[in-house]
Amino acid sequence: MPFSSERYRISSLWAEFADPAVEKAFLTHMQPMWARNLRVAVFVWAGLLLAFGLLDLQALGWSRDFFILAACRIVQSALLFGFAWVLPRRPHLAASGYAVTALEIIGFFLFMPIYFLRPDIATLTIVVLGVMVLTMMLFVPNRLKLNMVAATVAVILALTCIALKGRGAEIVIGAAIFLSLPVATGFFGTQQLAKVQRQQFAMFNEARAANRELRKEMERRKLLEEELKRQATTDPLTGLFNRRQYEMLFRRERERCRRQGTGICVAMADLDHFKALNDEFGHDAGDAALRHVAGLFTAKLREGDVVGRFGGEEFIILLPDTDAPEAERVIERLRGALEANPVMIEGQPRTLTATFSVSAVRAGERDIVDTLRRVDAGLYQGKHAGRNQVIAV
Ligand SMILES: Nc1nc2c(ncn2[C@@H]2O[C@H](COP(=O)(O)OP(=O)(O)OP(=O)(O)O)[C@@H](O)[C@H]2O)c(=O)[nH]1
Repeated sequence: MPFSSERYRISSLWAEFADPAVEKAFLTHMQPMWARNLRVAVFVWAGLLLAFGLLDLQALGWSRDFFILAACRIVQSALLFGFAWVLPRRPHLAASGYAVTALEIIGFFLFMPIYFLRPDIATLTIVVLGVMVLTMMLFVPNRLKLNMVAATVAVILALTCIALKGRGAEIVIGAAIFLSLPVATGFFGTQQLAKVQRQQFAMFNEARAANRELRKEMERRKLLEEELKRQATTDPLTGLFNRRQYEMLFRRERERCRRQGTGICVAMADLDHFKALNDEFGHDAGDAALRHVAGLFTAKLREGDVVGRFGGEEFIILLPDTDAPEAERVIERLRGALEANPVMIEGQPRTLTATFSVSAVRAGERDIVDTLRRVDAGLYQGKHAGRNQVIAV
């Protein structure tokens, strides 16, 4: 299956990733599974070696030749058991492939005496070697290149032994042709397997990367959504609730206070002579003053109170669970706090004052507009009465 990314290109001959870093990642990924499979293969291999020793005994009896062959088998089995013991501790040996290739080559060397000591089964020996090569290539997890090295050594050793044994060139060529069959089958089988394994790895990685991207995109959208929500509900300059959100909050808090039988008050604050400040110091200084007021109001009020910007230099304050006298005290305290905390403009403290109007929400008033009409009238009254004061209406 072709992959979109060049990163996962697999070389057609040796069936390895063209990018060494990807190949390394693949080997690391396969390491645990290969280590487990290799361990099973090694145990089977060692077991079979010992079991075949019984056939030697049957054919040779307790002879010198039998002991030579048995010694070879025991040495090889010991090496294999040792490797099986080491493998769980060093699983990278399975992925790199060099250790297992070395073991295979040692195995083929130790197999050599059989060509000389069991001439009675010379043909069978070649067939067994063919089967060994094929099973080694297909069932012992290894990289194709290294598999081919081990298989080539096996064939060369076998042909050398046959030649040394004095068989004719015809026999040697026949054996070579016969052995090339399992080698070729093993090569193409392993090649296909290696490609499929790598394609699966690439698909797995691409799916994982796509998932990661998707998760990132979802997070980005969530943040965007939150930002949009925030922008829709708050005033960008001060971060306070905007008018629309405020009306919704008013309805919710009003209903809650009604159910709990507590009072709820609404106040408005209108900065005094704000136009003069804007005109004298500029719009940016005016914005800084608005932010200063917003921060101060938020800091000075209780957590349950809600401050909003009503527009321009007007603020609105919702005081849930508060009756009218208490609200008046709170707003008076706020007025004093504003006066006592000047805003810094061009490095100079500049006192800000505001006119406030506060009123308890009345039983029939379901909408904030009804209450605000009264509060607004109070503001007007306060401005005319000289500003910087609280009017309770
Ligand atoms: N910097 C700044 N100025 C604003 C903003 N919104 C409204 N204003 C200004 O606030 C000023 C309000 O002026 P007025 O309504 O005349 O009120 P005032 O000067 O405070 O006078 P009084 O309320 O009668 O004391 C205007 O100059 C507006 O341009 C804003 O977001 N930033």
